[in-house]
Amino acid sequence: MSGQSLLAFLRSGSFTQKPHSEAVSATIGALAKAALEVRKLTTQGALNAGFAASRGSENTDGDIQKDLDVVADGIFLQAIREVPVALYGSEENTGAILIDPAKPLALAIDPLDGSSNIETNVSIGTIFSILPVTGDPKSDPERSFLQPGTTQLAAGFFIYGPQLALVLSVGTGTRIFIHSSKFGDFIEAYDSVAIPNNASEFAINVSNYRHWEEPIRLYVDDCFAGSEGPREKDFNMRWIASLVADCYRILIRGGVFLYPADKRKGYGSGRIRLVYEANPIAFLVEQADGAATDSVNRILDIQPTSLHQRIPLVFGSKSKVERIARYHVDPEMISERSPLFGNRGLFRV
Ligand SMILES: O=P(O)(O)OC[C@H]1O[C@](O)(COP(=O)(O)O)[C@@H](O)[C@@H]1O
Ligand SMILES: [Mg+2]
Ligand SMILES: [Mg+2]
Repeated sequence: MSGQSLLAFLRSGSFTQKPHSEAVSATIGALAKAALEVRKLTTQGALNAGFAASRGSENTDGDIQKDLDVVADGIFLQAIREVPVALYGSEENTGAILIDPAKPLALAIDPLDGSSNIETNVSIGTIFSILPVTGDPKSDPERSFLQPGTTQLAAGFFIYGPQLALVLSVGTGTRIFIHSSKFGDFIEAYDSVAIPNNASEFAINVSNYRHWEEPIRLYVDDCFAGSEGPREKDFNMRWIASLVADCYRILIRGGVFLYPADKRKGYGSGRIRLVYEANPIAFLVEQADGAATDSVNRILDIQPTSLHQRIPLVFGSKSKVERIARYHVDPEMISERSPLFGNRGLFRV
């Protein structure tokens, strides 16, 4: 822990040598100010009239919009009008919004992640990805968002939890800044997050079990079987249904998150959006020694085809993410869980 402020970090040598560093720095600063405003609204909870209410309207993905989804979107859009951002691509708007074609950056954002949890007082957040503008932002505003995640200049999320924290990477490790009311700023609490490899927690919405493909079922079956199965150890399960909260836990404690494709209508590519959810999370996780895939392929290498594209997402401790990929591609993984490994199997005696 270095204890430096966010501002000091954004001005430090490890950051200023990056491309567009001044513009990226100003953008992160503006997002941090806006997050403080959103934080104020989230702390009011049900005291905030209309706050948890559903608007009855749907966003681009068919999710019911909550009042706070839309209010948060407005706060972030307003905040970045003051900084060098040309394009704003948000979960809450159909297309990319052109702000100023002369500016160098494109901001992809999930203004409020986990919003189905608002009224239950569970941690929610804001996920963002900062990309360089490509092509002509006037004639093709979406193009800048259709770059693989490897091109991200910075990525992060704010989490409105017991602590207000910013998890941030500019490509030199993953850092966590916690907002200190004493100092009136975000202060670095972890300067180099490293996801532990030996955790025994997995996070998945098991209510979808019957809709999953075989490899995911087998992986979860093996976790359920615990010390009596091929893994020969017991596992613990967590599912917060708030990507930022599940990700924060994995960054600190290790484990794995899965939102796979499933057979429900509209879930053929899972639920998580590639451009403003999976890509920034994958960037943070890789920079913290973890891995992130679409079950098999590296998320950051995937070529997006649309702003709101969904993608299956698996991320966390590297060895676990690799293991899940093997359940998809390696027939030996299936034989490994044969009855030979069961209670009375050869390998248990
Ligand atoms: O309700 P489900 O299907 O378990 O999905 C939960 C997932 O959906 C999300 O809430 C999607 O994000 P939004 O709230 O921004 O739509 C993730 O945060 C979370 O991991
Ligand atoms: Mg989300
Ligand atoms: Mg959202």
